[in-house]
Amino acid sequence: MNEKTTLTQFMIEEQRQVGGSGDFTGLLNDIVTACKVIANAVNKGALVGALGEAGVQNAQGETQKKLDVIANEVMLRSNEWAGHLAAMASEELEEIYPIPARYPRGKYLLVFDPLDGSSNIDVNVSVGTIFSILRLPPGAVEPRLEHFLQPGVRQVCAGYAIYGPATMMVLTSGHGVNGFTLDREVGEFILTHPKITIPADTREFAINASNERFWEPPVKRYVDECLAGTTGPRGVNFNMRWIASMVADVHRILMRGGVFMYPRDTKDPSKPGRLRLLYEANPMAFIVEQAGGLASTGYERILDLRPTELHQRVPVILGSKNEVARIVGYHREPAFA
Ligand SMILES: O=P(O)(O)OC[C@H]1O[C@](O)(COP(=O)(O)O)[C@@H](O)[C@@H]1O
Ligand SMILES: [Mg+2]
Ligand SMILES: [Mg+2]
Repeated sequence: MNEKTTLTQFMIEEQRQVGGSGDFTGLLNDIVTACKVIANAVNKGALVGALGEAGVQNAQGETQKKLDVIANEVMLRSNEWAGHLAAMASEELEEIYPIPARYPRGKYLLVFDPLDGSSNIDVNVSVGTIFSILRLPPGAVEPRLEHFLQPGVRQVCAGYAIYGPATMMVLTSGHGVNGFTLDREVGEFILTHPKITIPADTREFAINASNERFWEPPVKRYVDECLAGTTGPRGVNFNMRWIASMVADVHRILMRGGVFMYPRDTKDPSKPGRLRLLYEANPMAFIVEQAGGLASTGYERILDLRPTELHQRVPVILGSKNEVARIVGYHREPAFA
């Protein structure tokens, strides 16, 4: 395909190659439409009264921003009517959302973080939407919570939209990763970043350093070695970035390499990590692996984890292959584990 390929053309071409009913293409199309609507709200910001807090908390006790609520509504309304889905689940909903009886039901499940990086909304820094598509297990009639608790290796597709200086959509359905940029005048996403690959080596890492005193020894060792630069065992200087929007941090890694860590720490022992497995860690791990990188908790491959809860949190270490392998290696060394 050439550089003028639209996302719609790309999806239809992929569907031709794998066959199928067109259900998946239809679903992806609805997700893309939802992301265009969210991009518009994010872009208009204060002009349409979309900034600030909504005055309510979500199921996880986090204060919702108005745009969290708007983006969640847009995702639900855009994806519930067409008959592709059996149910959805969202960061902003405590329970799963079975497709209402007034609409036909389909064979897919959709999980999403409608707006990732909420703390950045009001300060005009990039935010995004992350999603993951699963199949309803064969034989299942009424969608239930346990149907969503599939390991990440079973994802049919994962992607994110990033609402930055340009709005982009980055997707994988298991055959590599492709990036599309929204041409606002045409109203279409155009394939601008075909076959994205993450460089295996990097000199850049991303971590919220304010949590340093809570880190486990392997993570502390890795970061200390990076900070020591030419005076330490690595013998080279490293650079650090932390945007506090996972979409933006992961996007940077897809564009030029790097390591992103929100590791296990001792800050709140009831939480094994900050990020959520089903709609943050799994889709990003699928994308990163498809781009040639690695994604681990430090102890296990993220995509192999068996989810036990809808809003389960996990440690996340992902990005350039050789650096993530090094960090995982540190977790295995008895002196540092
Ligand atoms: O505020 P911190 O500790 O730096 O955490 C930032 C992380 O939290 C998140 O914002 C969590 O996502 P939500 O905004 O969807 O809750 C990630 O995007 C980001 O990597
Ligand atoms: Mg998030
Ligand atoms: Mg969110």
